[in-house]
Amino acid sequence: MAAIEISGVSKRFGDVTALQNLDLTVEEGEVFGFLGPNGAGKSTTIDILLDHVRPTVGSAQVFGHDTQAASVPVRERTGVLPEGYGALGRMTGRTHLEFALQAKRAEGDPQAILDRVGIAEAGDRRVEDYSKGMKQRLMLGMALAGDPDLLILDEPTTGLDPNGARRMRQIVQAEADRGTTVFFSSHILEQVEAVCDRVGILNQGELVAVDTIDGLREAAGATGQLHVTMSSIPDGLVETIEQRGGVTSVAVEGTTLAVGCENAAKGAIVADCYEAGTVENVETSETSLEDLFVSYTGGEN
Ligand SMILES: Nc1ncnc2c1ncn2[C@@H]1O[C@H](COP(=O)(O)OP(=O)(O)OP(=O)(O)O)[C@@H](O)[C@H]1O
Repeated sequence: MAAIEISGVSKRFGDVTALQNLDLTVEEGEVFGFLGPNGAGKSTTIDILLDHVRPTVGSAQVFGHDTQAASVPVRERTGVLPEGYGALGRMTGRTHLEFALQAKRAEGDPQAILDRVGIAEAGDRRVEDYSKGMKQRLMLGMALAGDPDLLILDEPTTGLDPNGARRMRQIVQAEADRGTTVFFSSHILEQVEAVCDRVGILNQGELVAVDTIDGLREAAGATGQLHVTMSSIPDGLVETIEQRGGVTSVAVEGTTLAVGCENAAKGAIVADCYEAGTVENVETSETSLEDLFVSYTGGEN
């Protein structure tokens, strides 16, 4: 059974179309990155999954439960880290976690959660005195309370220092390892690339791509770069490489060949170089997720 199944969802707020005929399936156990420019409709999608917002048309299911007709079982199996700090009150961090556990009707040790999210010493302080990063860590802890089967993280690294961002990644990885489905919206593309199995890119309310990151590279015809440094560049090698399929450019920089090409072509090009002369170094790089994001969303904003 899919963890998330969104079928034909459109959402209009007055004149604004936030989502347009969205179909999306996230399988159980997947770490799915949900990307898109500001205003693309990511938070609206998450709000629909949690029945905070109802679609104008279409429907959504979480673990087979309709999000409108069965919002209680959906929420019982879902841990949410929402955008912003509106979910926080004035009590201590520990009390927030106790309430989060109660809401999930789950056993659990608030101190263990405080330790896990890196605010072990702050449990008895009032949350209104927390820094932004501490609030974000606490909200992650609240999302983890009760070991949810689906973790929805809306911009989870907001306010986190590099240690906090790393801890977030490690927690996502650990949750994925225990079989949790993670639905992760973020603008920090390195984070997404590091943890996600697949990504979906939303643009102006429409899903413009869904695939693995490698799949997106292929579909976009994205090319990578290969740099081969040799003791000297043998005659005829540039021409040989230029004639290979999947090669878009070959430049000579000193004794280094810089080749723009598809990933699939790289092995043959390196073999050409080894056959023609003495190879001293090979470096390869791929189109970044940021470049893909820009190519799928137009990059005008
Ligand atoms: N309650 C609302 N009333 C009116 N318009 C809304 C409401 N909620 C969202 N919108 C509009 O719907 C569109 C999608 O907003 P949404 O918050 O889902 O985008 P987002 O992808 O989460 O953006 P961001 O990356 O900036 O958080 C925007 O044009 C927004 O102004």
